[in-house]
Amino acid sequence: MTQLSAAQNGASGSTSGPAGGGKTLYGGKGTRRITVRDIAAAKERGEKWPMLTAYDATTASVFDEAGIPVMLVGDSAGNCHLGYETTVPVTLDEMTMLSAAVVRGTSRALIVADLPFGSYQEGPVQALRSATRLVKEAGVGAVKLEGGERSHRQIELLVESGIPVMAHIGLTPQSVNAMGYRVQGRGEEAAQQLLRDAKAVQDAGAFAVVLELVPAELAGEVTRVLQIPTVGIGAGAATDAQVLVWTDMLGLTGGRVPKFVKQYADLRAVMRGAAEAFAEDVVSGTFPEESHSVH
Ligand SMILES: Nc1nc(=O)c2c([nH]1)NC[C@@H]1CN(c3ccc(C(=O)N[C@@H](CCC(=O)O)C(=O)O)cc3)CN21
Ligand SMILES: CC(C)C(=O)C(=O)O
Ligand SMILES: [Mg+2]
Repeated sequence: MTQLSAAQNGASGSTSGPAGGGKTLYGGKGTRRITVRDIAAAKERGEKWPMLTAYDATTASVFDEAGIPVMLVGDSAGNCHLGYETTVPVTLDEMTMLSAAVVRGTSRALIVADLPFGSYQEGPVQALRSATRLVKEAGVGAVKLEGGERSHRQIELLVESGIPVMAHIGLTPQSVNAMGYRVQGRGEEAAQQLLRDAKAVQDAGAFAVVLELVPAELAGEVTRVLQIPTVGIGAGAATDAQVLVWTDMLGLTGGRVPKFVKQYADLRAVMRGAAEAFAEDVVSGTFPEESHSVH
């Protein structure tokens, strides 16, 4: 096992004490790998925390330097990194390769990898086989899977087997062909179902749960009722944590982005401008200069 994956599994270094050796998940100065126990402690302190997706080592290393405590190797890599239309075609081989790169690029963040569509729906044994690959081959510290009550047996077996699980309820994009991309939990019946899903994943042993595209008031109610942290995306301000897809947040995603996205930079314009400047320099003979040449 590499040093990195050993640390990711909590097999080396101290696993007690404050998060990453610091006092808080974000802004803590420590360098050891954050664990799911640090995440639980943050909820007890009432501390909010950020999560970003990452799909490659270079980007992940930037977010690690920024102090982002949890990174998700999301199957949004399908549409944000690999050029598919949706997350549905993403394979476990692809997730394993991308997750290994993100683990190699980081030293402090807890790395969570999405189990892709088709890698856990057959049942708990398939889920365990798939999650084991992400833990052993990529070195991630936790996995995420979609579904509430419908996935509780998978969550139970993974947790029993020593693999921390982040659940994901509300809008579950792997089911786009059945449910579309619509707000979930609107109306009394749907709200009760979301609450049942939230309790089911907590009872099954999940260490946190993503709430995607659910009304802010309902996300607040789930957050108050649960002992485990909620991670919101399009779920209002009351959740314990917030997650965004990194290419959306930095203005790199081509085409439409969901309305819950806040854009913190326009990397697409920066990269396009730089590529055009390079091209013009080459065409005009301005690059390379003497200083870029060897003799
Ligand atoms: N680039 C990107 N960002 C994401 O946040 C994201 C992905 N891809 N891929 C995986 C899932 C899919 N997600 C999605 C996809 C579409 C909508 C969407 O169309 N939302 C509508 C609102 C729909 C409604 O009001 O019912 C929107 O306009 O935001 C939302 C989340 C979130 N995830
Ligand atoms: C949107 C987040 C929660 C996700 O599942 C992904 O990026 O794949
Ligand atoms: Mg996902």
